Amino acid sequence: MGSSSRSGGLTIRDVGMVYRRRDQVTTALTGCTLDIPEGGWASLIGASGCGKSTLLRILADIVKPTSGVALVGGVSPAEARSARTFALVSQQSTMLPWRKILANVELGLEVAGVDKAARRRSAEEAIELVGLKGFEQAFPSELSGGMRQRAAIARALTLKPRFLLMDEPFGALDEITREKLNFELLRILKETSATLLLVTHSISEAIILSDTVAVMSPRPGRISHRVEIGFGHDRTNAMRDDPAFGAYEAELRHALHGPASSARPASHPIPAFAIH
Ligand SMILES: Nc1ncnc2c1ncn2[C@@H]1O[C@H](COP(=O)(O)OP(=O)(O)OP(=O)(O)O)[C@@H](O)[C@H]1O
Repeated sequence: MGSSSRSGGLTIRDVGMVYRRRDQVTTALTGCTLDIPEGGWASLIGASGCGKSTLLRILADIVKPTSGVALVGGVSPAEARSARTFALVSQQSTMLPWRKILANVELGLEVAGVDKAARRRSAEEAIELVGLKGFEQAFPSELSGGMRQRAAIARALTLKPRFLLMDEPFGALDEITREKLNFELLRILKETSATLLLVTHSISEAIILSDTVAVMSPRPGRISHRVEIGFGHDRTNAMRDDPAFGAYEAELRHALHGPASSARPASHPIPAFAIH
């Protein structure tokens, strides 16, 4: 894990966000504070609509917070965006259907104006890193959903980002593919030393991929709990069998749903986390 936030990790300090659309005002976030040291891995989990994507979009310079400070590597999201220090991968990361995988992976560098030979080299490297070697000349429609997500991750990696901001990147995938990609992502994080901030609805995915899981409470969203995952960075599938894994799961369930969650009778109301 990286050193302190002095070295320029992700900083979210007292961030608030109010969306105004015509006569509708939505307070999406209030007083959110979170520090992720450089090289650290963190996840945001919480009920649907609690503001997880908003927080990520603030860091990715897609929206500006209405109060507070967000820093990426010690600078504002806008400066980080110009310096290309972060990459964003979402559930619907789009692949242009008429371009082959190699050309899709090159896209980020093409937009950034990098010359053809250099972007080809970076794209080939990234494709190898995500395990898609041999599929460079395939069209997106010829790949599985999991392979397309790997291609989206490869495209993000060509930018050699210090920060990977991921919004439900594996949300549309089946459990087996998802778990496989979780461990591939861990390998990539170790190889690239990138800092991760992941939005996920899966408690187990959050534990597998994080040093810190931040739990958000809804309306307006704020960070209500922080659970440190003490597995270090050498992780294998065996971590799931570690009794500590089950203890983290219980702690996070408790933080999300309250004390009665693990033994809730069927007649009890559905917890807010499950309401869409
Ligand atoms: N562009 C927008 N304009 C107005 N309101 C918005 C906008 N984006 C999000 N919101 C509102 O802000 C709140 C937080 O939304 P956000 O997408 O950040 O939540 P989330 O936790 O990521 O949800 P989910 O888990 O369902 O993806 C919601 O009430 C949502 O309706």
